[in-house]
Amino acid sequence: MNPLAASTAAIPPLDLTGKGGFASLGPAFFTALQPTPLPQPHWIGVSTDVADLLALDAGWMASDEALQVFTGNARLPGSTPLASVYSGHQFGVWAGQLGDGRAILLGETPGGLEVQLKGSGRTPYSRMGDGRAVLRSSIREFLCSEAMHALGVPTSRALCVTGSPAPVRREEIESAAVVTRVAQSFVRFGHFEHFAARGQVNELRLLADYVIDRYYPACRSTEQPGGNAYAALLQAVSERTATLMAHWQAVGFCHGVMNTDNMSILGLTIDYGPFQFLDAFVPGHVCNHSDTQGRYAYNRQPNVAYWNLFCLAQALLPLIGDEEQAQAALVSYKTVFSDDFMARMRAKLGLTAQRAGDAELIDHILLLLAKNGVDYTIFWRRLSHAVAQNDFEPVRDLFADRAGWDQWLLSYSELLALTDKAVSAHLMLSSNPKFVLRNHLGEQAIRAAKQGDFSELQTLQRLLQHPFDEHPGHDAWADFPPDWASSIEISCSS
Ligand SMILES: Nc1ncnc2c1ncn2[C@@H]1O[C@H](COP(=O)(O)OP(=O)(O)OP(=O)(O)O)[C@@H](O)[C@H]1O
Ligand SMILES: [Mg+2]
Repeated sequence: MNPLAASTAAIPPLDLTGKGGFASLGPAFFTALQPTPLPQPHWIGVSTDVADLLALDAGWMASDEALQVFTGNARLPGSTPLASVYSGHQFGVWAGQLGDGRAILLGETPGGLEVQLKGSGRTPYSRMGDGRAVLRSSIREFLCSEAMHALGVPTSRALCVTGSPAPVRREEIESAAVVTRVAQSFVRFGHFEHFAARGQVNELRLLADYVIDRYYPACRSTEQPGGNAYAALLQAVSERTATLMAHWQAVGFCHGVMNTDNMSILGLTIDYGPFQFLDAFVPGHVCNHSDTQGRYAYNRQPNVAYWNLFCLAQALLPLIGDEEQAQAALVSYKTVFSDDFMARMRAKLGLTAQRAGDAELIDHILLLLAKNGVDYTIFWRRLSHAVAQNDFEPVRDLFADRAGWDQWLLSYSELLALTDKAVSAHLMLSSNPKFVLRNHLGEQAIRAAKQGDFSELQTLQRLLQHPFDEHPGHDAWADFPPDWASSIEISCSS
């Protein structure tokens, strides 16, 4: 027998034997179970970047075994699949127990990455749901996770999507799909709220200690607020969340369902449902058709995140022990958000230093963009080229209110004159993406994929992987949305 062959066979293709991960918390936190198989699976999309991150062999990734594993039809050696329990506030109202109703954690790599299937069948937390995800929403989650990563926004990643002809009932009959997601942790605010609501303080402490030890070890330092590690945790989560909000607002991303069960304890973007990148800059834009009150409108996101942090603070209160300390932990949210947002906007404007007048300039341009209904992504990209080429006419063309634009350009030019043009242009072209996952682009990829044509999905994936590059010949993907784009209705149904 060839000894080499024997040793390679012993190495699992995806090593999920990581120890001390979520499964080590014990049965109060999850139910161990297997995914429910789906018939006749096929590949929809794969991210080679994430495959590399997981050190997956390209040959294995292309194999039928991988297809079966990531559809939930075959077991990986060493994996201990589980669905976790959490609760949460949905649309501002306490919703009680939720949990992974259609997500199953396969396990964790020795490097500390959790690998999770979404859409892999019912769990004890499915409530009325079928445990499935449809092809349309799975493609959106897959593409957007990777697009956000390429934009530099903290996010869960997506390794792949597989599809199956199995019918899934939504407004109409659709087909099933499974997304394989990857993150350091899928723990949500809602996990803490769950144990707090039940008065299970021991479990609450176990969870908080687990999160601190693994992800926020600096919170153990006595320098932290009042020497209270749990208050320090709250502050650290609050600041990461503030940074995430600054990213979202600057890039024009609407999440759509900012329920506390969709808020990551690591400040990652998780749960890509009815999200949308803004087309025209409409500050009050609501991307989720089910959000009739506009609770999660684009311009409300930073405040909603703050509200959600109050829910987390409430949940951590039994551990923090003192209401004042809990409140103090949230104080830095506003300055972290606004400092980070301003820094991002300055970079979008090519301003390399902080100067008096920045804030006014930024407020003013956002007001003009809103008044003129200017396309958000196109504006920033054109402005970047305008600075590079010293020709602002193509930007001016975007505004009905030419006088308003001219006036703004005057003040902008004064600040720009203080910087090196080449440096500004470079900064702008690497801060203002040419390509974002607009709704209509996702829709086109989905329509083609439903017909078995994955070329559009692959093109889009390639462009979104390098959103700051020019990609000659692909200007159509960076163009204004077609008229029909505004009629796309994305709801919670997924
Ligand atoms: N089809 C379904 N079957 C079972 N449970 C579901 C289904 N759709 C949603 N849920 C559950 O309803 C709750 C809220 O759903 P939400 O849309 O926020 O999450 P999700 O998209 O399913 O998953 P995630 O947050 O993990 O990305 C969660 O507990 C979720 O597991
Ligand atoms: Mg969710």
